[in-house]
Amino acid sequence: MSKPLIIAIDGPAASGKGTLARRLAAHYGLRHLDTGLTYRAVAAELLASGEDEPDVAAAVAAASRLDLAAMERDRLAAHDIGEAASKIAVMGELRRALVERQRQFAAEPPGAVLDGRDIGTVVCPDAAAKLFVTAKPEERARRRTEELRGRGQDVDYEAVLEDLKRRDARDMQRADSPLRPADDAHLIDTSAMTIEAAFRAAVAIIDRAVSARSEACPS
Ligand SMILES: Nc1ncnc2c1ncn2[C@@H]1O[C@H](COP(=O)(O)OP(=O)(O)OP(=O)(O)O)[C@@H](O)[C@H]1O
Ligand SMILES: Nc1ccn([C@@H]2O[C@H](COP(=O)(O)O)[C@@H](O)[C@H]2O)c(=O)n1
Repeated sequence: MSKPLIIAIDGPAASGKGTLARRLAAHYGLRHLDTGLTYRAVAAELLASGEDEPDVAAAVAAASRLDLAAMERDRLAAHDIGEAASKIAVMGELRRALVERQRQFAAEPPGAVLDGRDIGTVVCPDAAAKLFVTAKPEERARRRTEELRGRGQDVDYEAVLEDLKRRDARDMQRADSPLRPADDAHLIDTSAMTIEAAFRAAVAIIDRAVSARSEACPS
C-alpha cells in the first residue's frame, strides 16, 4: 500500500490557506482538515459553558470529545470564537490533544491536506509538500471584512485589521508551536494573486515536490 500523501499549509489569519487547501484536496483526491476549526470548536464549547477564565482541563476534555466530521464551519466562523480560539491555542496540553487527533486524520489513506499554523513544523513535519501562505495584513483584512459582510455580519474594516494583527502577534509569539514557516516550506504571497493564480502556483510546487520525493524513494 502506498504511503498517504500529506500536504501541509500554514499561514496567518485570512491569508487564503483554507480556500487553497479545499481546492488542493479536491484536485489531488485527498481529504481536508482545517485545523483552525478544531481550536474554534473547543473554544465554542468553553464559551457556551460561560466560564470567564478558560480552564485547561475543560479544554482538553472538550478536545477528546471533538467529532472532526461534525465541525460546522459557518457557525464556528463567528468573530468572537476566532478570538477565543487564539487565546486557548497557547495551552500546551490542549495543543498536544488536538495535534494527536490531527495526525490520526492525516495518516489515513489516501492522505490529506491540513491547514493551520503549525502543520509543517509540528503536526506533519514529514509532509510531502509544505506551503506557507501569506498576504499583506491590509489585503487580508479587506478580504475578511468582505467575507463577514457577505455572511450578514456588520463589521468595520479597521476593527477587523486590528483583530488580525493582534491574533497574528499572539500566534507568532506563543512559546508552544508558534506560527512560522517550516525551514522547507515554499512561500506563496497571495496579496496580488487571484484564488486561481494561487492555486496554480501551489499545484506547480506540489507536483515538483512529489515527483522529487518519488525519484528519491521509488516504491
Ligand atoms: N487569492 C485570493 N484573492 C482574493 N480573495 C481571496 C484569495 N484567497 C482567499 N480569498 C478570500 O479571503 C477570505 C479568507 O480566505 P480563507 O478563509 O481561505 O483564509 P484562511 O487563511 O483560511 O483564514 P483563517 O485562518 O481565518 O481560517 C475568504 O473570503 C476567501 O474567499
Ligand atoms: N494549527 C492551528 C490552527 C489554528 N490555531 C489557532 O486557532 C485560531 C483560529 O484559527 P483559524 O485558522 O480558524 O483562524 C488561530 O488564531 C490560532 O490561534 C492554532 O494555534 N494552530
